[in-house]
Amino acid sequence: MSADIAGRSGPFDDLRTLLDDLPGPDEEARAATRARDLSLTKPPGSLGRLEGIAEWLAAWQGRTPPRVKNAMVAVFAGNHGVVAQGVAAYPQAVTAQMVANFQAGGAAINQLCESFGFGLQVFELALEVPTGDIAVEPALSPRDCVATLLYGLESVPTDIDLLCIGEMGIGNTTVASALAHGLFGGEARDWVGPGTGLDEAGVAHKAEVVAAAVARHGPEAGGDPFEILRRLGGREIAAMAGAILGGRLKRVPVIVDGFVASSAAAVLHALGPGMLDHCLFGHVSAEPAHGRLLETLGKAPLLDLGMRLGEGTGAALAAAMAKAAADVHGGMATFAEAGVTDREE
Ligand SMILES: Cc1cc2ncn([C@H]3O[C@H](COP(=O)(O)O)[C@@H](O)[C@H]3O)c2cc1C
Ligand SMILES: O=C(O)c1cccnc1
Repeated sequence: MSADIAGRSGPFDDLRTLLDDLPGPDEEARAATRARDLSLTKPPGSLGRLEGIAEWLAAWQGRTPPRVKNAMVAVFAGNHGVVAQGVAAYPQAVTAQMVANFQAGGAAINQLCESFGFGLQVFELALEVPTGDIAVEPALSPRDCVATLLYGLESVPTDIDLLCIGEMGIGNTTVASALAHGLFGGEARDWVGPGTGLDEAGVAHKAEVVAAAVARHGPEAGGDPFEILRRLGGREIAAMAGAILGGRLKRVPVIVDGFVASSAAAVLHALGPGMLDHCLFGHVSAEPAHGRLLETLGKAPLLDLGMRLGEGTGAALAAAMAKAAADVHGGMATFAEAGVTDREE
């Protein structure tokens, strides 16, 4: 294990070393895609954000033209000790019941994957062993946190061309709020919301729980994003952070889902600049803190559909747009091919 800046060695050192040497974008592929875009039978810029998405896909896939033929939605599921504080509208048993529903094909994310022809993989993370209640103890041991980050990293196949990051875990909007508050400060009440349907009093109580958790763990975490993840996060959050990193290492562009998935991405953002350059944020969730979190990350969401489900549903919808961007870019004729007169220089 390598030593950190302070000269100590710690559980996250190998991961930190990995972060020092991440692959960057393929600028040649990006430039070739831009050049081809300018030759296509349309006024430059007329496909708006689709043009930038085609370039982003090319840069992070390292290929031109970019391609979305084998997209995968990964749903990571975990359970949270903090539900003991009465912060979730539904009982904890719903996490495992929804995993069974994913496996039976009955959830919203199943229908979107079916509709768009995307693969769906559900990763169930020790649901019978909820993480520690962050109000009173760290969520994860150092060993569990590192192992779960690596599990997420390794869950990314090398033969996919786009990865959507989603989650299932009753209580995880509380954990996402605690992470955002722990990473970026501000007031707890600005990072919480109703989740699956708390009323006003429920949201106020959730803010108190989040404030208490961050007050307890913040000082001990000492500003280290990995330690904040370990103390205030959860298994599916750690696995999502690992999978986002796995996408970067395996040249698979990543689309992040809503508030909860974005809180996992936020851990990487806090670790250093450019860590999320290979990520597109699929939508802005109706969970009120998501807009604030995206602003903090400097990311503009693709869609705003008033959704607040999770499961990767917002990411899958955005992936359909990304597939459209790649198909349009790859399939259109150039001015020369179609015999259409281009504008004079
Ligand atoms: C039936 C059902 C299906 C879901 N699918 C995703 N979530 C979403 O809601 C949960 C987070 O909200 P909270 O923090 O308020 O518990 C997560 O499981 C998330 O994926 C669901 C929630 C329920 C009840
Ligand atoms: O935006 C999300 O990710 C979200 C919002 C509410 C419930 N579950 C997830």
